[in-house]
Amino acid sequence: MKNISLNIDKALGAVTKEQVYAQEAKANECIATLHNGNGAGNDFLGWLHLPSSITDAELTDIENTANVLRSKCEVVVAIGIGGSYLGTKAVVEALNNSFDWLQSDRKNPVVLYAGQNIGEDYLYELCEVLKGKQFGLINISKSGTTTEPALAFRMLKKQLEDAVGKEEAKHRIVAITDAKRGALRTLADQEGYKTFIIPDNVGGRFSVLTPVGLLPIAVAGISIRDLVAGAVSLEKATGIEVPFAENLSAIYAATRNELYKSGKKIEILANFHPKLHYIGEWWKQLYGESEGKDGKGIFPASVDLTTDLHSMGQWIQEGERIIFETVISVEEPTHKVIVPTDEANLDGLNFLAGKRVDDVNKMAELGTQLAHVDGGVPNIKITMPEVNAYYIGQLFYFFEKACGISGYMLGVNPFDQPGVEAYKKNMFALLNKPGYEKESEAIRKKL
Ligand SMILES: O=P(O)(O)OC[C@H]1O[C@H](O)[C@H](O)[C@@H](O)[C@@H]1O
Repeated sequence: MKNISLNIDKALGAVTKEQVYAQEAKANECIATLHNGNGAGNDFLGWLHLPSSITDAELTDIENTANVLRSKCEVVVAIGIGGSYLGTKAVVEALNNSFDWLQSDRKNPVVLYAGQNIGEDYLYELCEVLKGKQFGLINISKSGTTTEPALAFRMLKKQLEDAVGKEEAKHRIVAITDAKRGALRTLADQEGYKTFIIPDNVGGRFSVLTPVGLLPIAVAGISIRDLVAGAVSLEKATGIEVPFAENLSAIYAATRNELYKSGKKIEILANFHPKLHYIGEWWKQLYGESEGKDGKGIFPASVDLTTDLHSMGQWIQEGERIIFETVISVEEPTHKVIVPTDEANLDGLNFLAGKRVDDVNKMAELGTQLAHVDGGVPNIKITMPEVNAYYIGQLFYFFEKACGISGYMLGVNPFDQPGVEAYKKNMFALLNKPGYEKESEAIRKKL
């Protein structure tokens, strides 16, 4: 098996290699703080050795539960938001057929999502589409109290019970939540659902390799063993004993922090492989919630290329020079498509005939990198040999480890997210939630 790799050569210019490598001692200190568990947020370090500590029995339990849902359901709705949703969606979108819902000879249930928004039309249309279908629910919430998924579950649970009866519904609902706390724990225990636990010391955005991600990913028919194996290999490759120069996560963390200090306030994660769109969404939560605090932090953005070169390309090339780009480059696509010859050649594309579509894409990628670097956008490149579960597992752990190191280098607690509560407090006050009387009164004065 190959490994994902990192190349910072084209990021050098705004910062020098010496500047990045001068961060070696600091990075090593941050790695030691993570491994010794003596830094800020040290009660949320469960992700650090998570891949290597997942047991065969745990994977089998998840696979068996997935198989029950797979045998009973055409559609499984994964209910969750943030870290309880993005990792699953990233893997399923990357590995499923791009036109999955149109495939007639299906081997796997369709995985749909709910509770990741409060869109009334979204919920209406979801409930409509589920009518007459055999469906199941995986309700995922670390805290067990998040409004969006709770609201969606309330509706979908009722619909499922009305369709198949309360008893059968119990066999089609799985809850993934805290071991003891939260409304979802109480509900699951009372109803007698099969449950999986999200460890206390694993925060939502680091939870993709717990049952939070593993169960719905297994339901989609994707090998969770390969995903975990990939993560295990990167856990080893970024371990405390690995020298700085060989530790991808440390180099990435040091480079992005040096770029930040040089005035590059926005990092754009780019892909040239449309199926990686949600890897970008997952990454944005990981870095946004981990670093955006205390008035600091790189703003994580993402683009799909070449698609967005026709919309955001102008800004990236010539807008304010406060950005750098991190490109996820896929070495080898899964399929081969050759550009055909056309006798009339009215589109003038015969010069491409006989080439693979990926040859064109790769030259677009290289041309973009050179243009952006020329335009003052430093470029970090992460290469994935191919898009499969193993390399996605590597990518997840690579980014998680780098995020922990990077947050400590920045001087923040990378494992909390106090700012997320502000909107919730206002929303509850505006909705007159019991217990929010004072806040309701105060907020009305601002309207
Ligand atoms: O899994 P839950 O507890 O429902 O949380 C879901 C998400 O929402 C919260 O507000 C946090 O900001 C996220 O870090 C979390 O992933």
